[in-house]
Amino acid sequence: MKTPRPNLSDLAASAGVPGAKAVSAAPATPARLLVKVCGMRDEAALAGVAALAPDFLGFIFAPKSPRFVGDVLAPELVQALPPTIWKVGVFVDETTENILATAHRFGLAAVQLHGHETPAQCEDLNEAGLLVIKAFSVGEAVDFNALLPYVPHCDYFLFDTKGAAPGGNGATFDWNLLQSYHLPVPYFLAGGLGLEHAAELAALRLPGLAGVDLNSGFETSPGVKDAGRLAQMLTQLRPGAPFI
Ligand SMILES: O=C(O)c1ccccc1N[C@@H]1O[C@H](COP(=O)(O)O)[C@@H](O)[C@H]1O
Repeated sequence: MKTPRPNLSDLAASAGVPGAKAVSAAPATPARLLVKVCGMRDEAALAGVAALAPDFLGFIFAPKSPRFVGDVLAPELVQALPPTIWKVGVFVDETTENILATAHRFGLAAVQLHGHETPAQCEDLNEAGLLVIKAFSVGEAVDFNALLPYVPHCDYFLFDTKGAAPGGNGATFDWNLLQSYHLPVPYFLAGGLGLEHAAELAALRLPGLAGVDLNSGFETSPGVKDAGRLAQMLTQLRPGAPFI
């Protein structure tokens, strides 16, 4: 899943280095957006959501989250999910040692880092064989050049709405801010996405946009996903997909 990266002079140019020709290295939006369903915690819903064949399923290992997996889900249940689904552990300012131990225990192939993790930590986790998704909070403005040190060490970025909690705030941000994205790392759009956004998301074309992250907008209570509503969303995002 590693993305081919442009050379450093291209990156310098996109970062606005004087004398360098400005280019956008951002990949185009694919015809079919990747879908990540996050915050799985409820054993009863797990099989139903997995049957919808999301590309990624996220499990939150941040103790302060109402979606914290803790001891609620048996690691074996996560390990037994179809290998076609990327299993993602979501962490907030956790040590590399603890992340690796949790990834091993639950059979996670990917991590989503939702705190103040450094490029060096992303590198260590990537070198350990994990797919790395680094999340960034978006407020009223965004400086994509500040993300340059992360570029070589992340497979995806994820842009989420800035809020009181590190994630799962259930609020959208102004997606137009992503029009000026110029980096080579593809990203997930996150933050308050719900069924009401389905048509807009299906038609959305933004530089670098690779997928969407569905979380609190598809719950009956925190961590309890509504497989019916998710099925409706996926039907609109993936017209003609085999599961419907
Ligand atoms: O959902 C949580 O509780 C959470 C806690 C800590 C870090 C990340 C978390 N969720 C991620 O937040 C975004 C947006 O979620 P929402 O749609 O606004 O509910 C998403 O990427 C989740 O993976």
